[in-house]
Amino acid sequence: MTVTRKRINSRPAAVLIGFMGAGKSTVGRLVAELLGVDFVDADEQIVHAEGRSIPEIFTADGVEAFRDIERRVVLDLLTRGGVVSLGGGAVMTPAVADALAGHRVVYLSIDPAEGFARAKGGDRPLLAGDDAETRYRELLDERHDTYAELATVTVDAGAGSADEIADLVVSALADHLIPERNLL
Ligand SMILES: Nc1ncnc2c1ncn2[C@@H]1O[C@H](COP(=O)(O)OP(=O)(O)O)[C@@H](O)[C@H]1O
Ligand SMILES: O=C(O)C1=C[C@@H](OP(=O)(O)O)[C@@H](O)[C@H](O)C1
Ligand SMILES: [Mg+2]
Repeated sequence: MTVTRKRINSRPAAVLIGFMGAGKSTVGRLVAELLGVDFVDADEQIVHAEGRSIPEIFTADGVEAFRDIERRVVLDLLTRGGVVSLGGGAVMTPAVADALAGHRVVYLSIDPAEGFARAKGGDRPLLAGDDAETRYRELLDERHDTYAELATVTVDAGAGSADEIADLVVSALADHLIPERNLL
């Protein structure tokens, strides 16, 4: 029994990826509640570990330093259980993308208009300043293929309320798990 428990706890039930505003942090928490497991948001872990906000880290140390911290935090979270939501740019770090192999990766996709409407006005340093919507669209274009390639399942995060998207995620994970179960 001990061996079984250790195996189950050695990776997350699901890892949520996708662009800013898709709802990873919000929906990830709801998915964890539905599954009855812990929830961890990578950005919250970074803030906790650093004792600084994300904008403070970007301003003081720059984006590369943020990515270094993020890589360390995410690689650690991938060795634990629960549902894990990543920040939108984490998968652009090659070591993070590589480490996602073999995990249940849920891509919350979002169209740019809806995603920007959700993300604007928050504390995301990459969307600070003028012309945030253009930057949002350009970055989403740059990243979309990476999200899609890494995904085990993709869920349209614009298709309903956060609770409805969480239900869709759990259904998509269940569909994905049925073939896994048949292999046992
Ligand atoms: N399905 C949804 N419908 C409407 N608003 C949503 C939905 N999912 C998330 N939101 C809202 O969008 C904003 C961004 O959500 P958040 O979870 O922070 O996204 P992410 O972590 O992907 O950047 C929040 O205000 C959140 O309440
Ligand atoms: O896309 C990005 O590069 C970022 C996304 C943010 O997280 P969310 O995707 O949860 O907004 C946060 O990690 C940081 O502002 C950088
Ligand atoms: Mg988030």
